[in-house]
Amino acid sequence: MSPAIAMTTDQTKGGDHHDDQSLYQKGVKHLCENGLDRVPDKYILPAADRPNITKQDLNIVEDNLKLPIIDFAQLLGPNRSQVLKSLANACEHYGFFQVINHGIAEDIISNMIDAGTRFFELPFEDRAKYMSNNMQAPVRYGTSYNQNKDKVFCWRDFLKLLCHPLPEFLPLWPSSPVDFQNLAATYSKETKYMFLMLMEAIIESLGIVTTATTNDQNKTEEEDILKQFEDGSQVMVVNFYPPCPEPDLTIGLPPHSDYGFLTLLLQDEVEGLQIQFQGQWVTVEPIANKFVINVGDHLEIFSNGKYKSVLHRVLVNSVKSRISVASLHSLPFNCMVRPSPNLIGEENPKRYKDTDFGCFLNYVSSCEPKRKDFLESRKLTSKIMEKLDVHST
Ligand SMILES: O=C(O)CCC(=O)C(=O)O
Ligand SMILES: [Fe+2]
Repeated sequence: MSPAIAMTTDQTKGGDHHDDQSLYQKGVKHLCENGLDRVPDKYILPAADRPNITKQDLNIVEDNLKLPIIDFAQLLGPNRSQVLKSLANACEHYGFFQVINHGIAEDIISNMIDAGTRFFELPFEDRAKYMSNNMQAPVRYGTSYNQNKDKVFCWRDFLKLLCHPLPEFLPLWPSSPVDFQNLAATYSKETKYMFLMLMEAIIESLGIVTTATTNDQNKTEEEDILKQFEDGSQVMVVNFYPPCPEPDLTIGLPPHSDYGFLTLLLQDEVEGLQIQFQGQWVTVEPIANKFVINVGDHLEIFSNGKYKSVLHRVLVNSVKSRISVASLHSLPFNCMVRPSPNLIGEENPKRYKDTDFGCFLNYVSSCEPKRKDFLESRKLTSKIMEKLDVHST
């Protein structure tokens, strides 16, 4: 009997046995490969955490959200200041926006989705070569959110690729499908360029530096951070959500915020992404060839809380698989992220502790990551802020 069928039989007895636990570690795609008509206990969320139950209980209307739209091409033209205002508004009030006219050719985008899809279509043994428990592995195939810690697994498999420096990591990326490395490398370079352009604009939108700024120290800070971004970390995550026999019992990705400065997200045409907006979960409509960008925890810290990283989650459905490619960007892994000195003042005390990527990794490896817990752990309480004030005077 195949493992998946054995699991289904155990399921009818209501138990998840040891063998099943190792089966779950192999991912949802593998679990479903021989057919599955019930969701195993391992993936069943407590009733209060189920996306649709919450919706019914809270009487939330199913709503699609039109995200603010940023016209990338206009950032480079005479309307830049107008676009910067829209960008500031989007980062402050939504934490998410959509980018149009980004200049990334449609075939680069569709090739990336296609290459990701073909990777997940490979036989399990080919994908399994990249399985690793090491959170810092340059290439990692895995499942759930944090499969080493999650009590309940979520309905997602992923392929995580470190992208910077590309010449070092590219040869380690999957060599099958044969064109995967090439297509994913092209895509990662294009998204890196978009990230750099967007960060330059976002830093300007925070008022950190404008052409009119005369303070040399401010200028140094802006130039400095943009330079650091060029050499910054980039992690690409290809997410794969197989169809789920009982989608209301589980979730593709639980509510979380992303750790970096910005995430550039590409989704296929299947709905699933929801963001928290004005206290409600709203669905982000996928639009072909457009990017969804979200503010990450590091930008929240850097902006001293002006721009907020936003909780988002992914729902699954019973009919279609879904694929998305998230490109997460930040400073180099060994750099400190701290509130910009330009955004700290008497009226606006420093609100976050300095942090680095190592500190984030320690955090996620030591506990079951939830919601915005990591960022919460970096917040300075008013008591600490008082102390800092005393020391700095
Ligand atoms: O699949 C999606 O739409 C979102 C993925 C996501 O939130 C992530 O990879 O952090
Ligand atoms: Fe995310």
